[in-house]
Amino acid sequence: MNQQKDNQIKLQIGQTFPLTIKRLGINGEGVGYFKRQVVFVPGALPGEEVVVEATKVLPKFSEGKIKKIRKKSEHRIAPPCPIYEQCGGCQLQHLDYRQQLKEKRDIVVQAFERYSKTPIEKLQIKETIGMENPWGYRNKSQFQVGLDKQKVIAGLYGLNSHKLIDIADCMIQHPATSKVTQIVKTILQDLKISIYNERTRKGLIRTIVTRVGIQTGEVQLVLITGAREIPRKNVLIEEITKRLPEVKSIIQNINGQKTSLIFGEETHHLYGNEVIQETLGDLSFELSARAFFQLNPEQTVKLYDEVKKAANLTGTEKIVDAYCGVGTIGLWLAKGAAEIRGIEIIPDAIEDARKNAKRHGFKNATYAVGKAEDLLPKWVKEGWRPDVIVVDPPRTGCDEKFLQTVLKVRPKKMVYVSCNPSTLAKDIEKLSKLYRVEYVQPVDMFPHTAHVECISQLILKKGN
Ligand SMILES: C[S@@+](CC[C@H](N)C(=O)[O-])C[C@H]1O[C@@H](n2cnc3c(N)ncnc32)[C@H](O)[C@@H]1O
Repeated sequence: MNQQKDNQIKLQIGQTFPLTIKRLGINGEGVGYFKRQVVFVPGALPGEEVVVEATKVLPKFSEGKIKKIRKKSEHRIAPPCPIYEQCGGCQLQHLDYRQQLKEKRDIVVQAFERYSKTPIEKLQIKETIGMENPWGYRNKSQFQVGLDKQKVIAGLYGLNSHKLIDIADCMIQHPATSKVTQIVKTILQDLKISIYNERTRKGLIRTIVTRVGIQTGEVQLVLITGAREIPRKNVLIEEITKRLPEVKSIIQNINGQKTSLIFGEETHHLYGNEVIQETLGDLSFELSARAFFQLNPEQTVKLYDEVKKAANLTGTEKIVDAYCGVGTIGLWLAKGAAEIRGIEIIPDAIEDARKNAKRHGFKNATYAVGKAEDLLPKWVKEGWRPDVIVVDPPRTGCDEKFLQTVLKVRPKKMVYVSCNPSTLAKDIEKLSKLYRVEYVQPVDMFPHTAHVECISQLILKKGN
């Protein structure tokens, strides 16, 4: 009987129905409920009344596309980017920026409501820290290269499709990255250098990766190729450096695999320096091609200042900087701490971190290559105990073994930096038997996208 009732209310693909949008989902889509079934509608905004056509119907949720907006949100604006609708890069350009910041806070609130048993009013989720000018902020672009009627194009794959969209001037990219990509594209065309074809797995140039040190103006260009040999390599390098004097480093990375991963295992240095320089606040950093570095330097300074505030150091603390990348967070804290130990799985990043610490004369900062979940327990076993643990894990959050070690070691304080509110809320829930959440501070590292970064200060509960 119930089964029959369920079947009756089930949506059908192609069915149109009215929907009131209640909130934004984690991917920036509008979320509404049709007969108690959750429906995700890209492009719809909270408060809007829309007519939706069902495009996907699954047991736990459905997806739909907007057929008509019956009541528009007062925060809906015309997206400034001309290719916003085709390109999958941004999700929120149709929402005014002030409201984006409010909705991002709401995404964090929803994650904690879903995964944490602590009442939301006890968590103190602060207002999102935004940007004064939320455009041109990205210091790195990774554009796939393809051919469109014999013309070299470079950009991103379209929304829910495998059609490469040629992007001439991305509005969230720093102009230096766009300029380099455009000119490299022209040079590849002029020199008739072959372009990798995903289907046949033939051809050479696969991806153009460009990273700019926004403060220093130095650019690193990485050409991802499907094979090792670059015909007319010297002419190519000469053309690039003649037309783009800001390119201080050219690297080749080889990726001949059938994969969606951009980088392959083999990297060769082709021209100039192996690294570029960038500064954040009064610290300077050397960045190698494979090393993770935050993509929005202006907001990174605000993020790291918030980490410093949350760590609230006295100068005597031993600190773990887990998932440390090139060591930026630890170095931000090093002046005010007794000892910093960084952990990171990418060896090149650790090499950069060591050089960065040395250049700044921080003798109290050391770095180890390995998994945070292996090294922290090892150090604890050896008798070393941190006072503060800072974590900044990938989207998947911290490993269970790592969290269990934290609960065993019981540092007085933890600062959790997260790019995924869901895994942040889940991990904090696991830590909450010993830790109290003082506050959660969202920071907008990626305006116009659905991403939101958070810093959370966790304090060891009394009596533990
Ligand atoms: C979000 S980034 C943070 C980097 C750095 N804290 C920063 O602000 O630039 C996450 C880093 O964790 C590293 N990583 C991923 N899994 C890891 C693990 N199990 N143990 C240690 N590092 C890991 C990645 O290579 C990446 O550099």
